[in-house]
Amino acid sequence: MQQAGTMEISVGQWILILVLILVPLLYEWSATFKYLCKMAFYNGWILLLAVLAIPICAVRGRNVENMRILRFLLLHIKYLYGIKIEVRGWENFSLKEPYVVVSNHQSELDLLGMMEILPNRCVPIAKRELMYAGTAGLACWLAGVIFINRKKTDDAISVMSEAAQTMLREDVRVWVFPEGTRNHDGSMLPFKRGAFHLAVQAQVPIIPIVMSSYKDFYNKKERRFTTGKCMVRILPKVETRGLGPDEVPELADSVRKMMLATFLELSGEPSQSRDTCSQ
Ligand SMILES: CCCCCCCCCCCCCCC(=O)SCCNC(=O)CCNC(=O)[C@H](O)C(C)(C)COP(=O)(O)OP(=O)(O)OC[C@H]1O[C@@H](n2cnc3c(N)ncnc32)[C@H](O)[C@@H]1OP(=O)(O)O
Ligand SMILES: CCCCCCCC/C=C\CCCCCCCC(=O)OC[C@@H](O)COP(=O)(O)O
Repeated sequence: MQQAGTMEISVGQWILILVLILVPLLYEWSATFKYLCKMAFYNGWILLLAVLAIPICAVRGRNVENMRILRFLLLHIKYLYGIKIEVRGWENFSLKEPYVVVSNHQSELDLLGMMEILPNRCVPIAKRELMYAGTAGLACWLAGVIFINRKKTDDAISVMSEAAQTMLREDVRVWVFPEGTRNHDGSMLPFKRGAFHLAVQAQVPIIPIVMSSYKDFYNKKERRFTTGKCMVRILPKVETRGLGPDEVPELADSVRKMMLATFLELSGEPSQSRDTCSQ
């Protein structure tokens, strides 16, 4: 029986106390644990923000204008992680017409740079799996994100051809990661050609975007994630008017060359090194 004036602590409470002591200690001592916590919070926070976004976006239904709401809700995340984003080349976004944005893809952190500069009425092309990422998937769907099935090339191509018509009909811009997957190795993968076919089919310009390497503050393999700075460059538009499907490979190669040179320059790498592409 509990005596007056004494207080018994249950097993559950002991566990809670231990967790409250151990977690901050581990967080300080182990870079890996810190990395895992930061990434878990990143995803969890986005899933939670999406809960907020869904009812607001649902008022309009599936609509590209909802992308502004997602952008607004996500813009503060860089402050939570102490990531400074420096953007140059805003003037290159001053086009009234639709265009295709192509950018390098290093990690899910690209979302921060993307939201920093996302133009109005601009939707990303995303892998279909993202649609099933719980609340984030639904928020993306409501914001008009274009989902493609990477396992079915024909399906992906027909979705992108449809996107070419939508861009012109509904004055929409499309953001594509032409590497087609995240690339953690501090370079740029060979480009897939979908984005360039899209621009040529719609006869709209391409605006290349380059985000500098995250190597100083983020490395997935080393499980390192600290504060840091990312530079984002919006490059001048590349015209596609008059080009046909036969010119797509050359177009893709020349845009990649330009982006890789900018990436290496921004990331402080020697310009002739680190091209993993054998084109
Ligand atoms: C609070 C809010 C919470 C929410 C927060 C979240 C919001 C933001 C979401 C951000 C999402 C970001 C997600 C990023 C991704 O998911 S990246 C992965 C998906 N994207 C891509 O894959 C795009 C790049 N891929 C391509 O362009 C590919 O070419 C693709 C069209 C997908 C086809 O790929 P694949 O099957 O691998 O085939 P190939 O690339 O080898 O192509 C085969 C041949 O077809 C030709 N081709 C390609 N596209 C077309 C086309 N549109 N028309 C005609 N022909 C086409 C291609 O050139 C190949 O032929 P050749 O070899 O050139 O002869
Ligand atoms: C109930 C289900 C809960 C599922 C939880 C899923 C957790 C997802 C949580 C939040 C989503 C965060 C959105 C981040 C957007 C960044 C998208 C991204 O970077 O996708 C990767 C894709 O470009 C390429 O994929 P791969 O590198 O080929 O792979």
